[in-house]
Amino acid sequence: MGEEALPAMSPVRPFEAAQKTVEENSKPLQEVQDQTLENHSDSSVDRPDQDRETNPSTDSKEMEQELSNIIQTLKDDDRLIPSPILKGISGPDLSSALQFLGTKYNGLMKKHQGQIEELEKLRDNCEMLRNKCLEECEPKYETLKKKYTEECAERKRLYNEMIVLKGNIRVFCRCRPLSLEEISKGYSSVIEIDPSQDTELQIICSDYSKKQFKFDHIFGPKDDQEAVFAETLPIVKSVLDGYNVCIFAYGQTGTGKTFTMEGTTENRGVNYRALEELFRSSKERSSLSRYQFSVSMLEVYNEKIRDLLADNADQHAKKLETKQVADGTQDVPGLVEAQICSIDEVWEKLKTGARNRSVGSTNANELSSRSHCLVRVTIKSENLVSGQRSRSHMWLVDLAGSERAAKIEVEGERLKESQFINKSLSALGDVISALASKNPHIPYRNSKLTHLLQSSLGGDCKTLMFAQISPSSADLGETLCSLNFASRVRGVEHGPARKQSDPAESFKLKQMAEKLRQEEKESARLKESLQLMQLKYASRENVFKTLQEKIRDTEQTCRNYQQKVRDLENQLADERKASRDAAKFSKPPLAPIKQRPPLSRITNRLPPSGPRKNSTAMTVRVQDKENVLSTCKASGMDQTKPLNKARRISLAPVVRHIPVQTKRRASIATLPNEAERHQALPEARQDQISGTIQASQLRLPRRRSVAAFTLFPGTPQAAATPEAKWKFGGTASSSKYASPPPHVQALWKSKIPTICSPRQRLRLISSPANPGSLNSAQQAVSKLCFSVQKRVVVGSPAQPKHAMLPGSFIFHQAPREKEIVGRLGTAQRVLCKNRRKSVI
Ligand SMILES: Nc1ncnc2c1ncn2[C@@H]1O[C@H](COP(=O)(O)OP(=O)(O)OP(=O)(O)O)[C@@H](O)[C@H]1O
Repeated sequence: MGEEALPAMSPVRPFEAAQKTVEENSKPLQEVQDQTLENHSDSSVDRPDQDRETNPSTDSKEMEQELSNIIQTLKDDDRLIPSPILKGISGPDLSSALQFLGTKYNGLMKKHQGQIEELEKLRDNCEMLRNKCLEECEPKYETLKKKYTEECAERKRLYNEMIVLKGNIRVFCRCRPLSLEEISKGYSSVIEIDPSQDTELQIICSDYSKKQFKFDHIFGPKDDQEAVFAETLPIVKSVLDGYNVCIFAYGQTGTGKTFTMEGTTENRGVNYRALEELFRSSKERSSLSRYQFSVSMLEVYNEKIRDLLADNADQHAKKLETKQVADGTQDVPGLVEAQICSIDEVWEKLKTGARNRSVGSTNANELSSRSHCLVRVTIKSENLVSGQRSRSHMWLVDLAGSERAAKIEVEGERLKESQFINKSLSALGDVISALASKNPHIPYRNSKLTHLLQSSLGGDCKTLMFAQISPSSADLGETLCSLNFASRVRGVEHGPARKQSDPAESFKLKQMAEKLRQEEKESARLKESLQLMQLKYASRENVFKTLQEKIRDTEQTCRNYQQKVRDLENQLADERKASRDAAKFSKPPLAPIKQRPPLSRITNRLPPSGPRKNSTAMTVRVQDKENVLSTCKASGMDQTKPLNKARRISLAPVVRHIPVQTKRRASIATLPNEAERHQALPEARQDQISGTIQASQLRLPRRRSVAAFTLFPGTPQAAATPEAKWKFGGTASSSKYASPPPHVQALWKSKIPTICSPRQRLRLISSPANPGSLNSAQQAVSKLCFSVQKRVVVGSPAQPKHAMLPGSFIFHQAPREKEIVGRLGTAQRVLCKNRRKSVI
């Protein structure tokens, strides 16, 4: 602002508060201004008037002084008056100017604040709109992105299909122009190319005949590098899709192999253009995929691999070999792999490698390539959408010249080089021939070159060959050789190309597959053992079922026996009752036996039906038996012999006889008392019985008398059980009272543990066929005794539970024997008592 622009200055009171403002730097200018104006109105306007009235001259001076001080302070402080023009204003003009500026500043500030507010509003609106757009467009964007991804995949697929249809191995033929030297020498062109037919080529042979060759594309002398690369591009792009690619130039020396592959600075070759295209395409696809490029450069010279990117110092120390790595592909461990991020870096690397390459002068080419030069570009890609990773190689090969050694007239080192070159080219031809004839063995290892290119010459890669030819008539022979070779290569039918995966990924997948295989094995093993266990379980289940059935059968059998025992017990209880009744109404002894009439005559009451009838019959028989015994005794017969007689006396009649005693006093009275019975028995037997009784009486508690007959000799149980043997001593078996006949005993013994039907046993005993069979009375006695024995042995419902083994239904032997002995004693006592009574 200029000094002249300032408005007319009016005398104002000094800014007393300005000094304070200087101190309070943090206060805004507006506040300072307001404060200044306030002070001006309060003190500088009112008070001075009053002061002026009182002492005008003194006040004026003081005020001037004060004003000058303030102005000086303001001038000194650059923050308050930054403008040098304002600083130049002196006196009251300065304060007016400041006031004017302050007002203007405030206006501007207000305006500025308004603008800021408007901008804020606009910004909010923008934000709102943006959010709205995002909300609306986000799904659309996602859909479009998805569609784009799908379209890309489809493009890749179609693109690949197109390449496959064109052929995974493609052969282009390129003919260079005649060089000036050749023209000067008068050589003519032997190549005829029809511009309308870019796949056919005719060679004019020396006899003026024409030979036709067909290739995927023919480039004439006029076709430039760009045209060549335009046809190469589709195969180059396949690398980005994850396919292995090999591009090589084949031909005799000086036909333009290096020119096609490397080119010159003005005419870049396939190598440069291919890498340029890779970088360009990777940038295009950067939203979908991320790529990483690295480049290696090597040469095969005299069947040795040389790293062209390594330092010269390292060259000799290194011995590079082709080796198969984990993923099954070929690699050269120790080969320099330079990461590249731009085409400039690539060009630098290519130049470095080219400088290190082995060249030599031949008469065919001044700087002839004496080795195969290979550039390997490794592309690692990661699909950002699907996360899929892949690694692929692109080989760019400039082969050494294929001319015959004789033609170029070399010798010494050059000759050796040529031999190695031809050998490796021959190996390349063999590999291609083997591929063409679908030979199962492909001789990749016959040369370093084919071994290196193994992964890129098989059926799962895309190969492009440039067959470089010279148009000169001087090179006709070599040209025909090259064209024949190229035709052979073109005949190779490859299978569909396969996408190359990242080795790390492949390794991971292999590991997973291996793990899966192991788990499957483990699962199969477990399944087998499970089946085995199931079989075992099934067989055990069968065994268990069989056992359960057996247990059920056994239980049923047991229940049957128990029922029978209960029946017998009831029967016995009836008999006991009858016995007691008989004992109650016992009569005095009858007359002597000789004076007694037959029992049937004196009986005034018929026995009850069933058992009673038997009892009666039995009584008679017993009488007979007693008589027989007496008769035997009287006649002095050996009483130890007849076993049946002893039984008749000692056992059966007692119980069965008692119920009818009341009706047949005479016959009952003839029963021998204890002493008589003892007399009737052999002494040894008497001792045994009395001893047994005494022992049982002494040792065992009183029991029911029902079982007292169990151990009487002659009964099956008594003879067979160990109890009997114990009671009757070791001679029991030989005693006439001790045991039944041996055959019966054997039969009992075999049946004792599982007592079969009592009827059967009885039938056995009383069988007529049995020489020792009993008479009817004996049978009745035996039946009764055996019933009782069986009840005792088998058990009855009244048996204590502890007498049985739990769950097995097998009786415990010891309590059973004790009970038997106890019952024996009791029975004997009852017998004796009843007999005494009856005698009395
Ligand atoms: N298509 C072309 N257009 C123009 N000049 C070419 C063409 N092809 C080759 N030449 C020239 O021919 C000469 C020999 O080419 P180049 O060195 O590439 O042959 P080469 O096959 O690589 O030989 P060598 O096998 O001995 O290395 C070079 O000077 C090159 O510029």
